[in-house]
Amino acid sequence: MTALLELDEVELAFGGLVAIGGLSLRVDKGEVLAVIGPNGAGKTSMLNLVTRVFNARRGRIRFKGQDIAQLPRARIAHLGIARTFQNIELFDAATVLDNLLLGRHRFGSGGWWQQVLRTPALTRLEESHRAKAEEVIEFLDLSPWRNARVAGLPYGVRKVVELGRALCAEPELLFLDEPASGLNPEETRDLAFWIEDIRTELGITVVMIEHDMSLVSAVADRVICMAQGKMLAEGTPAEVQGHPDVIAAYLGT
Ligand SMILES: Nc1ncnc2c1ncn2[C@@H]1O[C@H](COP(=O)(O)OP(=O)(O)OP(=O)(O)O)[C@@H](O)[C@H]1O
Repeated sequence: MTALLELDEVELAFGGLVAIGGLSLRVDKGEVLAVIGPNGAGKTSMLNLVTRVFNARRGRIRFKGQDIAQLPRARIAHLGIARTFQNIELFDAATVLDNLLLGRHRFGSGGWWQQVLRTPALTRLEESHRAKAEEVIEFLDLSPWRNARVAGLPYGVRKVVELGRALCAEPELLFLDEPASGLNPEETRDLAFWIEDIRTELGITVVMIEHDMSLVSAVADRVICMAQGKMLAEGTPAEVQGHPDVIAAYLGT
């Protein structure tokens, strides 16, 4: 297996609070990795470290062998890393299609001169953005909502739109932060199929922070359990779920 992402002895602190202490992990190309753990374990902080929302106090973060721990945040999408958020972050006043097109920003929107002159190159670029957005609409069954404003959509559909925006960025590595939270069982089952298709059809590696063990068991190849900023256990969904330290962490003992 080739490592796509590697964290090596990474540490993150907020003042005196050590949110992540000496965490090492690797994400292999082509896998679906689930990260579980009780509230406050440091799961979202780990994702925010990789996407450069937070600065690591110590340690190395490598993506495809390149150290990214000091890169500007804006460079992360360009490298091929995309994410969704625990609390959906979309432009409510814009349509589904326009939100998806925002996911294309890493591929550019032409220079100002192209915008003024409406050059053929700009037209081709806009057409390619539109084609990818339409492909994602098709892939995620979003066509009934293509031109609807996001503000009026049911919660479950908004979550799918956010997933769609991340896919429009054509990432190699996709982080999903609690993708099943707030979804009903049917929506969660659909999500499981999409995650499987994202891996097999689109060839995207997925890291999913999730509490819903039915989803984790359905899609994850490997599970990591974090607690108090450290890795507690690693293995298959069944192994990790049955691990005595994991059970103790969830029971707070
Ligand atoms: N911006 C911040 N400022 C200060 N402390 C923070 C910040 N973000 C997270 N923390 C703290 O870091 C620790 C880890 O939080 P984090 O959100 O990463 O946990 P989590 O495992 O994602 O939890 P949950 O499952 O509840 O989302 C917690 O103690 C949290 O209060």
